[in-house]
Amino acid sequence: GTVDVKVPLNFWCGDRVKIKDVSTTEPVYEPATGRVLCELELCGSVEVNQAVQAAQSAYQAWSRMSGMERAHIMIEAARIIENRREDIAEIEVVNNGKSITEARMDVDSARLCIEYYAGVASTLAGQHIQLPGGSFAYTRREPLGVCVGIGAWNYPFQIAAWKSAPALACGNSMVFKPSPVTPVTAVMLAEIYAKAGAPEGLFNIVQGGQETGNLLCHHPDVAKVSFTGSVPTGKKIMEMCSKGVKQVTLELGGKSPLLIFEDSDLGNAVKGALMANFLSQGQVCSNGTRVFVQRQMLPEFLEEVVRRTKDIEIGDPLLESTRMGALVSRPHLDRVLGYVEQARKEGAKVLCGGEPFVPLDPKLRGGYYMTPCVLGDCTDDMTCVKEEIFGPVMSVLSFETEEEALLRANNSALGLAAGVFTSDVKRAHRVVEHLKAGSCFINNYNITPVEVPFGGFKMSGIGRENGQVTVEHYTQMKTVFVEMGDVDSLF
Ligand SMILES: NC(=O)c1ccc[n+]([C@@H]2O[C@H](COP(=O)([O-])OP(=O)(O)OC[C@H]3O[C@@H](n4cnc5c(N)ncnc54)[C@H](O)[C@@H]3O)[C@@H](O)[C@H]2O)c1
Ligand SMILES: C[N+](C)(C)CCCC=O
Repeated sequence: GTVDVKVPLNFWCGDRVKIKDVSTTEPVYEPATGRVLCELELCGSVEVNQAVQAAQSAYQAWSRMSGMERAHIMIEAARIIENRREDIAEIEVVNNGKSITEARMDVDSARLCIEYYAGVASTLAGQHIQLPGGSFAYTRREPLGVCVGIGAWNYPFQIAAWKSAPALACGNSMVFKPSPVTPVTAVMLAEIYAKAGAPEGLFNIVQGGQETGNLLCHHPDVAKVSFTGSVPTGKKIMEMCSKGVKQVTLELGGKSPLLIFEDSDLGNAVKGALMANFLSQGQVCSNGTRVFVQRQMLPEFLEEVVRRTKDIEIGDPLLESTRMGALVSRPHLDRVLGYVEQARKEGAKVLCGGEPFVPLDPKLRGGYYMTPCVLGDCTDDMTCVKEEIFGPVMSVLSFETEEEALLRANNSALGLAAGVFTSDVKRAHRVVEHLKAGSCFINNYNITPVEVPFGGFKMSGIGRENGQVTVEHYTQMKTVFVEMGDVDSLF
């Protein structure tokens, strides 16, 4: 309730930029209190051009550096992030509303991602292929050029790092557009890269919403767009990029299933279901919001999951004891509460939560809080089971057999993640083999080590973030043929 953001939030050519003739601004809120944090200056075509131009000129120098040279700067950036961990985490809380405990984990994930790709930078290599007569060919893994990153509001700093780290390691430069709802921390990352010794313009921030995003996607000097956000926006991004035949990475929404078999360890299954639903106030793409529990285990599972959900400490996200902070905005809170109401009307039983929550602290009265909700008696046709709610709402369903659970789990156009709890190791692998999802968890949920690829099947996305495979999404392969003899001409 005390932070005002007065510094400019746009960043290119190595510095924060105050826009000269600001035509449009948008208020940015502090979810914990409902206060206005700042007025965001939105970028138009002039500013987008300036940022892309800055990225283009940085690309010339950066792409010619060796992987080891790039790694050196990225390691320094990671070191600065570690030193500023608390500072970044606190601002993330103020702008996003999540608990300080989770914000620290996000900053750590961002740092680890940069460290990981610093290590990968020097491993980029091609192949040598022997051809007849002593001739040969070799391949080079080359960067794409200026890449654009477009982020969602649920993991503002982490998304900026998950996109920039592989892009930069591979020799690209980047223009990143955060969500206008959470514009504050990505620019801290830009400052950190600059302070670590990155060439001016290597990582730039343009602020804005849909219009700014459109300008970036259509820009002729942009080679690739990596997007994190909703399915409808992802489709538009893909369409825009098709005009310039640009590469895309799409990290989109989910409605992921979590299958809990009767032979599971109850304590772990309940903890898994809580981790699958209530991190970041339930605003997590990979959340396992359709919790299928085998019938015999349902009563004890429900009793324990409801008991633990009621115990979740809600309130000031900057307090160490808080486990659930505020949702990101008033309209989003209303939307999530609307889903609970609709679930009730469609026959689901609200076993706990699903109500607006007003903290005792008068400073927090205008914040966007709700009690985490468990819905029982859910069926596959209910809206709460079919649509991504993106809030702290767990829908519990029951099942009898493995085959039935798999059929119902896969009955979705989305396929970001899935989980299974069982003590039968054969069943675990059999089930995972049949689950149509990009990221599957056995006996755990929502862990994302940066060395492991993350991304979706079906309408949940294209491409992967993290892990070695992401190098393929930020480079292109050049093949070089070398003739050692004479040209054997047909003419
Ligand atoms: N798969 C993942 O890794 C992942 C991670 C986080 C969030 N998400 C998904 O993101 C969604 C929530 O985030 P959101 O509400 O910020 O999503 P959103 O799609 O509304 O916005 C995402 C970003 O796209 C920008 N944007 C909107 N319209 C655009 C356009 N026409 N052209 C270019 N850019 C445009 C927004 O300004 C924002 O920066 C959920 O569906 C969630 O599942 C996915
Ligand atoms: C770190 N989490 C919680 C797995 C989130 C991954 C990114 C999705 O929103």
